[in-house]
Amino acid sequence: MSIRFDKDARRATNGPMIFFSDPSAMVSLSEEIRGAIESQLAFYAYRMPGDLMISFGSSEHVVEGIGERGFVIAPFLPDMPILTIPYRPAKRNIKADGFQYRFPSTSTPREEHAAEIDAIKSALSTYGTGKIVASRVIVNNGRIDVGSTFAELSRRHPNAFVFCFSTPLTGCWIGASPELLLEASGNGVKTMALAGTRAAGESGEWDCKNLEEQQMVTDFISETLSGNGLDISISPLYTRNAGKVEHLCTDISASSHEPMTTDRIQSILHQLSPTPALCGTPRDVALDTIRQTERFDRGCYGGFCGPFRSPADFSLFVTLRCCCIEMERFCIYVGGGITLRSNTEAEWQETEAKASTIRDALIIE
Ligand SMILES: C=C(O[C@@H]1C=C(C(=O)O)C=C[C@H]1O)C(=O)O
Repeated sequence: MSIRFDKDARRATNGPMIFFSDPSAMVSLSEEIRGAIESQLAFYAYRMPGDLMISFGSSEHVVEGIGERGFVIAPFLPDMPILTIPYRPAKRNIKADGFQYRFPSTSTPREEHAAEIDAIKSALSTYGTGKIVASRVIVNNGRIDVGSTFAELSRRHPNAFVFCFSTPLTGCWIGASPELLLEASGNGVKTMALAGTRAAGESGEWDCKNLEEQQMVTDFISETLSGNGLDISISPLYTRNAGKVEHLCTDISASSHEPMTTDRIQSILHQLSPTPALCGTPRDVALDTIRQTERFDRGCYGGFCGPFRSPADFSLFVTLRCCCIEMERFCIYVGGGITLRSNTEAEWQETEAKASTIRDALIIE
């Protein structure tokens, strides 16, 4: 499959190259991505939910932290550095210290996933409540056509944040995220508590397990934002489609009397990510359990990524429904919230359905 973009594709002087999905277009995103891979440049491409425009940029440099205009990438673990692929040529380059992402060697066996669920339940039984996200990896051989896969994800998931990024530190990731982590415009921010999963279009009420699980995410996000002096407002609970599955969701908006500074945003993000939608609550118990039971590195899965222009203008999404790509193989990451009410077989099926978001869109060369 080839993608054609607007012949007026342009590189802004201090921003990404923009492609429009116009059939008369002449420039191929695939070629840009291939060029960046061949030249060993860091690069990103993203398409905002509901949009037709694709932003692409590449850079020789990757800088540490949030603040500079660019594409932000944060790994799952909150103690790992956040990176930015800057829009403008950077003067410095981050050192590889602190990054040891290792591509998983094999898929998680089913018994290992079941054993993680048991370990989580026993960790949670001490509290009588809480949730922890068990994830697994699906490793496959094959050379992915990154540009065509990006176009296919965009076509299949018009309301998702479609992303692809690559740096020497993180490797190359691609996916279609249904989950906003934090978006700012002016002194206001928006986020969502997205959790609880069932097959898309299922009729009837949501069950107790899913409702409780989603409520834990809403509570955590609301408390985190309120604790940072923001006035929050929470939408009614609704069902949100994400391909073959649907989730429970509440939209949360928050405003601040004080201006949003980079330091303040950095601190909020550090407290927010990973939320219980990807990690769990209590968060320290969840992180410990995940570290002890998962025998692979989550890398960027469960972290966040997206464009950052200023502390009052950015859109960051949870990095999920994604895979990490190497030259001849790829690894899909997928997970689900485990509570004391979880059923092991149902949790496996849920991860299979979530994996289809990315699996069905992959175009192998
Ligand atoms: C963990 C994933 O998804 C998250 C977990 C969900 C759940 O447990 O029901 C639902 C949406 C996401 O917040 C994933 O897709 O890998």
